[in-house]
Amino acid sequence: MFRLESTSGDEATAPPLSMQRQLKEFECELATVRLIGATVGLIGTAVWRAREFCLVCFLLYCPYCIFTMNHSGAANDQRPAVEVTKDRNGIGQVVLRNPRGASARISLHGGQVLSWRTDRGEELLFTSTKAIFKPPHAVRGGIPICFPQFGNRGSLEQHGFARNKIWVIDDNPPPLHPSDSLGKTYVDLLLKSSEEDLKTWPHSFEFRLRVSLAADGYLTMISRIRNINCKPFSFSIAYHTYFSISDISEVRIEGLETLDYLDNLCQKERFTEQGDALTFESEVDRVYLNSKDVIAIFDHERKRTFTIRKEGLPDVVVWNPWEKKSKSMVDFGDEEFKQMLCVDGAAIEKPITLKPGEEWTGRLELSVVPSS
Ligand SMILES: O=P(O)(O)OC[C@H]1O[C@@H](O)[C@H](O)[C@@H](O)[C@@H]1O
Repeated sequence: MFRLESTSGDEATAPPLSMQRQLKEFECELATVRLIGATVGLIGTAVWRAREFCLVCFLLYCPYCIFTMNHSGAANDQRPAVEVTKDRNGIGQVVLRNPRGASARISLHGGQVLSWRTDRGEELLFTSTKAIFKPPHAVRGGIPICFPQFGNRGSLEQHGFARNKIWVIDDNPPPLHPSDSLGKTYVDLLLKSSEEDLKTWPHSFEFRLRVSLAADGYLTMISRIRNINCKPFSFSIAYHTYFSISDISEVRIEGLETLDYLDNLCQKERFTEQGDALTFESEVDRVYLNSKDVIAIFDHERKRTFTIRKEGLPDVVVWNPWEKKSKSMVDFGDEEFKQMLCVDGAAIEKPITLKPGEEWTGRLELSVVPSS
């Protein structure tokens, strides 16, 4: 404590100089102490507030994390929506992820979709455990693209060459309708005829493929094929989709009733489908003609239904190799015919003809819903 001491009555009203100095020094010290006190106080308050803020954030964020972890495999998933990687053979792959955690993986080999998963991580496409991942073999599974020929209906290799070629990512494709991009994760691929292709199929083309994954997990494939030559050409196309199913004896297809089909097991003879829905008890290899644009595959055991919506693709291929043929395929397990069913949106019976400069567009949309 500072005490004011006086030596005389006069001096009491006018403090001596030394005292005035002391007073000034005291005031200075007091100001410094106040300043330090205020600074410490401010820092303390800031730290306290920050602690409170962190606590509030933590309390709000925790339930959010738990909620999103339960409803989406993508919680805290910082991976990009479109990721370009390489497979073990050095071939480019594109992984698409939607915000809820559904995904699709597309190989540049064949422009082939190899995987399509729900937001719960369930794989919806079949791939054989014996699949060969080395080009030029197309992988046994996923969605190989048959182009420009389907099967052996022409002079080219089985199902055409597109599934065996290395496609490129098309960074600057001609625009599609905005609804094909909005809210979707997608990649554009391109295949052009090579010198080698021109020897067997002398037609210059550009095949643009967009594969997209919507917010609801729908997988869409849009093909645009353009004739960039000076003479017309014709082609066939099929999205050879290997659906993953619980058991072939537990599934049925609806939407093909009463349609005519060409039976590949009877020299492509034409028959008419009689049953209400298509079920399976032996090998099936058919091309259904002029089908509706929506067909469904019901999987009773797995309690889910695939829906196939298509545009520009009048035909539907249905294929299951069953027991005997399975054993003859090197890249397919003997019993795997039970877990797969190929149902392809296709244009086969009437090949598509493009004049010079013309472009054809075909679209396939796949979705899956739980069913009873
Ligand atoms: O063994 P690949 O060439 O992939 O073809 C598989 C099957 O594909 C189907 O679409 C054909 O109709 C079948 O005849 C063929 O066996």
